[in-house]
Amino acid sequence: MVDGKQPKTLYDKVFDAHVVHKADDNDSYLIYIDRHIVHEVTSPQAFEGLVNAGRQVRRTDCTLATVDHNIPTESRKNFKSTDTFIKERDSRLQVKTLEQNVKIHKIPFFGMTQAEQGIVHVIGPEQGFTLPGTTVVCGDSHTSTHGAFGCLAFGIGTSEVEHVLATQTIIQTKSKNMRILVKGKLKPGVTSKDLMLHIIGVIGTAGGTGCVMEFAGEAIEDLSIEARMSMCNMSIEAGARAGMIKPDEKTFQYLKGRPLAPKGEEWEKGVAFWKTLFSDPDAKFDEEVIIDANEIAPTITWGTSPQDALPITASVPDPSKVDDPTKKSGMERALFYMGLKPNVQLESIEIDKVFIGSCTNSRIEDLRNAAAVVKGHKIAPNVIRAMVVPGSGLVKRQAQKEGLDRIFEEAGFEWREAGCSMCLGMNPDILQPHERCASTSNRNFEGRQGPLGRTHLMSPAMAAAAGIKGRLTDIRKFEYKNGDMAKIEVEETEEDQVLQDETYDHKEPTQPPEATEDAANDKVDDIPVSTSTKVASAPAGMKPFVTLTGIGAPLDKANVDTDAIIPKQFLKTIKRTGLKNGLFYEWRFTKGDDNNDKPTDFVLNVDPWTKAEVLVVGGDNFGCGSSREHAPWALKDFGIKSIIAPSFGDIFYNNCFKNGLLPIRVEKNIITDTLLPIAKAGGKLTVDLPSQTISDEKGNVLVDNFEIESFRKHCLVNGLDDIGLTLQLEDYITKYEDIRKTKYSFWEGGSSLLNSATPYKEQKPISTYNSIHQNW
Ligand SMILES: CC(C)[C@H](C(=O)O)[C@@H](O)C(=O)O
Ligand code: SF4
Repeated sequence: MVDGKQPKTLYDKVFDAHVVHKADDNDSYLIYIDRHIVHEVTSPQAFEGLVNAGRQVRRTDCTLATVDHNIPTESRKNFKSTDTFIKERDSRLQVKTLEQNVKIHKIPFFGMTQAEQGIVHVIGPEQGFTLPGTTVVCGDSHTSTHGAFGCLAFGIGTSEVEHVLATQTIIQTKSKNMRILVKGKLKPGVTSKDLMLHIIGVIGTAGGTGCVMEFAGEAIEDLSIEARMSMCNMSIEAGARAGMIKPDEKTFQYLKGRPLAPKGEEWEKGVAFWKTLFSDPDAKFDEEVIIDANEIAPTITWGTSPQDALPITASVPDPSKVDDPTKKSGMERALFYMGLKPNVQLESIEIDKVFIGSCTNSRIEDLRNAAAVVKGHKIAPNVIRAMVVPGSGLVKRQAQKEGLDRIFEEAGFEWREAGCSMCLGMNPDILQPHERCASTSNRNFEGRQGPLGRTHLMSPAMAAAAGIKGRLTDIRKFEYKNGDMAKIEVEETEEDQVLQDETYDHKEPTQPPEATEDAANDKVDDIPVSTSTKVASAPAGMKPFVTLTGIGAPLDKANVDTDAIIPKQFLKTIKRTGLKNGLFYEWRFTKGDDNNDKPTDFVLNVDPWTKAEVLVVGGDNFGCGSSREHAPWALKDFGIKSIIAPSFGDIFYNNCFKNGLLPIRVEKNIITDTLLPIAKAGGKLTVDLPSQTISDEKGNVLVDNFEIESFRKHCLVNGLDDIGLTLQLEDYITKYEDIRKTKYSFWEGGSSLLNSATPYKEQKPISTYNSIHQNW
């Protein structure tokens, strides 16, 4: 007990500070959202829903938008307009849709002509928009990154983006508390990326399911803020709802003076509150994992899941030594996909490409670490391409001031513009089939960096070393030239701070860009900007879910990620429908000799399962990874209405309910022994939501009283739009906002501090842009 109060974890404290309303009859809370970051991929349908329902963005000052996933990373020196710069039509349409939406809704926005543009999870902290103790959401799974500041930060689906835009709140149930205690110190050459890959290797990609994961211990306290961001970033890869690290002096130092951080008395008031944000000594954690930092070597992945992590000194694992048949076949498939033979030394594996970038590792420290390795060397002759992609224009500019761009270019690396780049290949940066990449990104799923591309995840220093040696390399054996490592460490100078502040000089409001011919070709009129005042807003026509009798399709696989459910090329739509063919695309189709799609024998291509309405999944963690709501949209388009699995990725699980799909958690042995055999025989299953049962065709109850939160059940059975329900709680939201204005006044202001007169910045040609952008 602390002062007579129940001890709380960091998560409990931040959660409790944001409760707007708690219904008496269920487990759901309405919590307030302080920071909402928006990008072009997951927002179009949300804005469309908002407009169609005649609703408005409640707090533009709590919202910040940028473009990152679709944009090419080639030089913007000759940037004239979005129309001419983005060649690929669907990417262009998504970017232009966001440009249009921020203009209509007056949302602060960093476009491609601004140095502040960058990956959502890089720019939030960089601007000081991310502040300790805040709730931060974004339609993106790696929103967990912001937890490094002691925020409760998590990814949401597009329906929830709409919910936040309309109400500035979100409906949540309480997650479990998990602590990852990292004792001791990391050894030289071992970074936070190695530590995180090691942790995921130990607990697995479903290890954190249902939990908010706090990282604590000496090794975590020793980490820089940027290194802490890399850890929290990948907590989603460990299945957690969010990752958190308590704020400390390093956190305050990092944030002080950033453009959107509070100033003067508000700063002091904020720091006083932020210092209370730690887990009380007696706080109870539902789960705890203890990691010994001393034991960790530089770590890389060998397979197609982030949990396939091993020390660089190890060899490729051997499936013949594995007894569990599901594990064994998963390993065989991963080795086949990765083109690897068992028992080969990891260090002997040659690579084709290097990618240094992504929201995990594209910040200034990452680039410094990689540059220290590269300096004075040249990339190996077998390396076809090596690229460095800074996380934001400001990171790029800082790196250029330090001369890192020249170090990379002299070594044969390409120096690019900010964006997601080859992390997921929604833009021109992709791997060719069978190319092997040393990558600092966070996901090594099949096809992630390009169809049939092979990804090995690692730290920036290790990726740089792989580029120089032409093969996976133990950084501890790498020869740095001229002892340059230490010199690379450059503190941010006063001058940098001035430059950042200058960026926020108040400017005259700009006019919206003129439509060009190219824009007309894109049918910009299709962009949903209707001013209709219809009130119903159930996403994509949500129907009540009561009982369902349908064919069950068997899918006996674990860790089916949302990249596999709907690959990246289908994310470029601005609609919620039309995704049927994209469902499990890489598994359902192969290219025929004529280069047309040829159906494979994947279960959903074979009768009777072409008509399946229930998906019966044998393995854990279905729908892990990305927050793309396109996954339930595609399943729904195919005709699937309910998914049964032992466990689900958290965001996917949530997204299903928003679209009238019912995900049901059932014990693995019941699925394996009872449900999968029925599905394999082409039998039907009856899912009865009111009685929470699953039965066979004869009416035998196979699963009794499956678990479902009462609020979710209520909404599904009645086909209710939860935005409408939340808006009925308007009085509570207003009351919370009144309290927030005084109690948490240091969180007020938000993105409106950027430039209150200029919510939308025109995409001017670079050549005419003002002087502070001359470094492009
Ligand atoms: C596009 C977005 C939905 C997705 C995510 O949620 O993670 C992307 O950022 C990714 O990394 O796959
Ligand atoms: S994981 Fe990759 S694609 Fe997703 S936000 Fe980060 S950089 Fe962008």
